[in-house]
Amino acid sequence: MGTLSPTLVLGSASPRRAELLRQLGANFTIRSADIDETPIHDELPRDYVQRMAREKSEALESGNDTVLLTADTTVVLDNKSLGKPADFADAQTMLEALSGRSHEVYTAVCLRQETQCKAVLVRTLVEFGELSDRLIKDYLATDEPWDKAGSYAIQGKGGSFVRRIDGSVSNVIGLPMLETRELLMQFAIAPVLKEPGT
Ligand SMILES: Cc1cn([C@H]2C[C@H](O)[C@@H](COP(=O)(O)OP(=O)(O)OP(=O)(O)O)O2)c(=O)[nH]c1=O
Repeated sequence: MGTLSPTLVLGSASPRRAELLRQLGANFTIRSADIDETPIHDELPRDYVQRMAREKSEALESGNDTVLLTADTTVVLDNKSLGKPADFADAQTMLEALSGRSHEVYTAVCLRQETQCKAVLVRTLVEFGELSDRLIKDYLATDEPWDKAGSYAIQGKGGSFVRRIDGSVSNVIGLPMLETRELLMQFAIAPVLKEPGT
């Protein structure tokens, strides 16, 4: 095709999202948006992540030749969002609550080219085995829990907490790869299929 693809910009400070987008074979630059991530009273977690992905997008400029990708991930237990832990006690409380139970992980992805916006919401169901007090204590001594929703990293040692998973693993890490590839293609960005020089 002779037409030029728009430039992709990842609007995220998350190194995991950058890595997943790289794995898709996409060329992109990175910018990050700093927004107020406070939930609205009684806001459902699935509405919250979608609003966050959209507001991250609105906080950044996107010209006609630019496609901006933003996302937000949250862990949901008993209809409540577990975001990043504020401190040690918060992370401990989250891991104790997740122990031996199933939870959901939602990631909303938003792609925007000027005023044209497309978004997806992806849900993954994750079941944890029992986490002993000792295991939680040892895990809190690692650097994994701190900037992760729900205080664990499925891509790291936290992967050993998972008994069962139903859905996309990359969605839990912060960017659902299949749905992101499909969205990119709707904006004429076809990273995986692109031949060198085309
Ligand atoms: C549950 C889980 C979350 N996470 C990460 C994904 C997200 O980066 C983070 C949730 O925080 P987010 O607020 O979604 O993203 P972020 O603050 O890291 O980046 P930005 O807002 O700039 O886009 O938790 C993992 O890496 N592994 C996991 O297993």
